[in-house]
Order: sequence, then C-alpha cells, then structure tokens
Amino acid sequence: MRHFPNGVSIHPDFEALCSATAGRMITKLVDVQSRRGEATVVLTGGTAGIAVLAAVAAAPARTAVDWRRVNFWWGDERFVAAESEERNALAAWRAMLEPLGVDPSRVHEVPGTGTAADVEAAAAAYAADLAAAAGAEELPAGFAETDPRLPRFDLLLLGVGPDAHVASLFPEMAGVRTTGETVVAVRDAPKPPPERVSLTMEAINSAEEVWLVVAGEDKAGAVGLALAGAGQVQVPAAGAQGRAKTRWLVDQAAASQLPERLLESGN
Ligand SMILES: O=C(O)[C@H](O)[C@@H](O)[C@H](O)[C@H](O)COP(=O)(O)O
Repeated sequence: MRHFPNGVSIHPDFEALCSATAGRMITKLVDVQSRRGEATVVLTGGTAGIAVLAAVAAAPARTAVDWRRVNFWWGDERFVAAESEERNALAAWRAMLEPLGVDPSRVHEVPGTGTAADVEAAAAAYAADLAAAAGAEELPAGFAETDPRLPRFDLLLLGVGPDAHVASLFPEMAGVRTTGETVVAVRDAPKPPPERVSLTMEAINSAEEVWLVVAGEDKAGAVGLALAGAGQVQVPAAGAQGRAKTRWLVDQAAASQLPERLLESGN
C-alpha cells in the first residue's frame, strides 16, 4: 500500500482495499467509543461499500468494537420496497449488521415504498429522523457543534460512480446543487433505480471523517478529476470533504489517472 498527501492510499487490488478499509474502520470506531462511548457511522451502498462491511464482519479485530453502541445511517438509499434486493440497507444487514448483532434501534433506514407515499415523503421522514437524533444527542464537553439538524457523524463512507457521483448526488442534477437542506429527494437518477433519497453535500461534509472507497478502472477518470480539483457540480466526488479528515481509499486500477503532482511526494 502507498500513502500520499491529501489522504490518498493506493492498495494493490480490490480485496486488499476492502480488508484494509475494514481494519481502519474498526480502529476508528474503537477510538471514538473510547472517547465518547458510542459512535455514529454513515454507510454507503455499492460494490466496494458492501464488500468493506463484509470484511469488517469477518475481521478478527471486530470484537474490539461494542457493536451495540454504534449508530448507523445511510448516505443514500434507493426508494424501493424495504425487502427489495436493490436496497442498500438490506445489503448492509446481510453483510455486517446481522452477523455482528447490532442493535436494530440504532439502525436508521430511509423509509421505502411500503412506508412513505413518495420519494419526497421518504426524504422528509429521513430528515426528521436525523433531526430527532441530533436533538437527543448529548456530546461531552470539547466536541464541536455541528448542524443542529444532524447528529454528529464520526465516519461517513462513500462509493464513487464512474460519472463521479457520490451518495445519490449526480453530476449537474438538482441534488448536488441543493443547499440549506440535510436530505434531498432524487428523481430521474441516471443510475437505476431512478428514485432515491440522499444526504446533501452539506450534510455529508458535516461528518468528522469522510472516506471515499473506490475500486476499478472505470472509476479512474472520476478519481483523477476529483483529486485534480474539479468543481462539485460536474464532479460531485470533488465536493465531499470531512471536517477533520478526507481519505481516498482506492485500488491500483482506480488510481491510474491520478494527477502526477499528487504522486510525486508519496512514499
Ligand atoms: O445507492 C448507490 O448506488 C450507492 O450508494 C452509490 O453512491 C454507490 O456507492 C456508487 O454508485 C458506487 O457503486 P459501485 O461501487 O457499485 O460502483
């Protein structure tokens, strides 16, 4: 593995990327729990995002985390039936939440078609759930205040699409331009299914740490543009930044179009 400035780590292949990210995630959760008792993670769907969760569930070090004191949210969700194979939450339950025996009352899913009348209602309900959790939160002294409508996100995971979308914020679409809201309803998404609910970029960027986990040659252009400093509306991945840290965790294939200047000072 090679590390570079700007928090970029390049792993030899998909498997190494997922197991190393799982290890980092476990360490991060242990650290947060030792500081404030519980930890809050925002999950993502997508191939790498779910493979990381499976790697966490399989890692011997998983027992270092108290999984009953971890709160789970999603950066985005597909607006389909709760039991649909397309649901990001269902994939996460199978890969990690169920095997680790997490407390279901700490798992905050975006309502599906069986619960919400339409995608706007699902987005509103998710925003209300976030605000309620934020209101109930007691932070130890010394923890920075964030948006009062959002709980403190210790770690937020994102996948990146070949078009550089993150969560369900797609290039040039309304969602990526939305300000002043925490959650947005998405219609006509270019990646199926078309109806989705997503955190806004402002909500994503309220997280202490944002990790973008990206594998595959088809993502190389998106990774290269995002790290070259492209604009967020055209290249949403460029806009995702944690308050304390932004990590790009990529495999060799996804790193093949990284700007030269970024690779020069690595070790
Ligand atoms: O609901 C979704 O589809 C995801 O949350 C989405 O944002 C995903 O993370 C990227 O599209 C990358 O997905 P892949 O890793 O499968 O390419």
